[in-house]
Amino acid sequence: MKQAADIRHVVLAGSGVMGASFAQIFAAHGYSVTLYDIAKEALDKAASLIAINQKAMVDQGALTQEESRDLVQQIRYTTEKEVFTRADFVLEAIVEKMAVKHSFWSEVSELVGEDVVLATNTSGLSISQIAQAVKHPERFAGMHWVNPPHLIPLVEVIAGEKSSPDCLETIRSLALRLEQHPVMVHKDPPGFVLNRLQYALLREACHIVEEGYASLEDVDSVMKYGLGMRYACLGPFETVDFGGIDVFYNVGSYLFGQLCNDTCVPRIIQENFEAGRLGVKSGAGFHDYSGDKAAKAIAKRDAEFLKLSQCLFGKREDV
Ligand SMILES: NC(=O)C1=CN([C@@H]2O[C@H](COP(=O)(O)OP(=O)(O)OC[C@H]3O[C@@H](n4cnc5c(N)ncnc54)[C@H](O)[C@@H]3O)[C@@H](O)[C@H]2O)C=CC1
Ligand SMILES: O=C(O)[C@@H](O)C(=O)[C@H](O)[C@@H](O)CO
Repeated sequence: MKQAADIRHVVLAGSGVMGASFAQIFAAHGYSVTLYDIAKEALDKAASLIAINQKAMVDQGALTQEESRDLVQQIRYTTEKEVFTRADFVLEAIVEKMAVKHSFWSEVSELVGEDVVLATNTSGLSISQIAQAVKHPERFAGMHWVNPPHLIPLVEVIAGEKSSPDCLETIRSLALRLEQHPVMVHKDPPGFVLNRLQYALLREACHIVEEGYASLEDVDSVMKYGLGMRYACLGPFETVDFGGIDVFYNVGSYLFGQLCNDTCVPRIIQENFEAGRLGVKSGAGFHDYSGDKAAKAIAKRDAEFLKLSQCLFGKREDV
């Protein structure tokens, strides 16, 4: 099975929000990169998203104009599946639908070399279940990044029931070579670790807004100026240690029973979804991204993440 040191040519499947960022990360670290998608227009959209990201990096001084130009030239785009026959590593970031991932992997795992490690960026679908469509499933695992992956370093390396230790180690050490922060997730419950935490919080955030406890804007502020600041430096268990386990025990004794425990998608998310308000990608979501607001919002987000990343982790050479 290929080790991280053997990987040169990476094929990234799915040129959407995540795939476009992955292309920049791998290219910035010297890999030969091909972005594959079924839709030519998706590849064209990825190229323009990469241009926005790269302009933000150059504006922030993270890259020179020449470095950015060289990086962009390393990325190729194709709708031809034949590219998988030449892959040393495949990272899949196609649509989050089990049937589509099954169809993709049953075809692609026949095309790639038998020693090629395969990874999926699924947000929370069962790795073991996706692996049912993969030839040689021992070389398949989850490699779950956080959006935007070119700025947030966490990568969950998730073991499916058949993922071999060598496969997990290849993915872990590849993440380190990409200057990411891999964490090992030993089982593949829905949502793994990050999304279980994120969606528990998101459920409560929606509940707070739906019940009229606070506005959507102020709930965002509670995260940005309160919990998010603290969680950027201390994890939940470190936070409890600093606050006092006795205090958290006492508060928890009356509060855990009061939190939202709904099992359906929150109403305000469902309403936006059904109205086609998908967020930045559609020009509107909880906030407005019409006209040039989307590009400005991405640039503002990237600038703030970059400043925070440099404060917390030092100046990263790759972004
Ligand atoms: N958007 C996010 O914040 C994050 C998403 N993810 C996961 O990453 C994956 C991709 O998510 P996004 O990039 O947001 O999706 P997206 O919708 O932006 O892009 C998906 C891309 O896959 C392409 N595609 C669909 N079916 C395909 C197929 N059979 N073969 C090749 N290409 C195909 C589409 O044309 C599209 O360009 C999903 O599994 C998602 O759950 C993981 C972490 C964060
Ligand atoms: O939040 C992230 O970037 C990841 O944890 C995800 O998987 C996605 O956000 C997903 O939850 C929905 O886009």
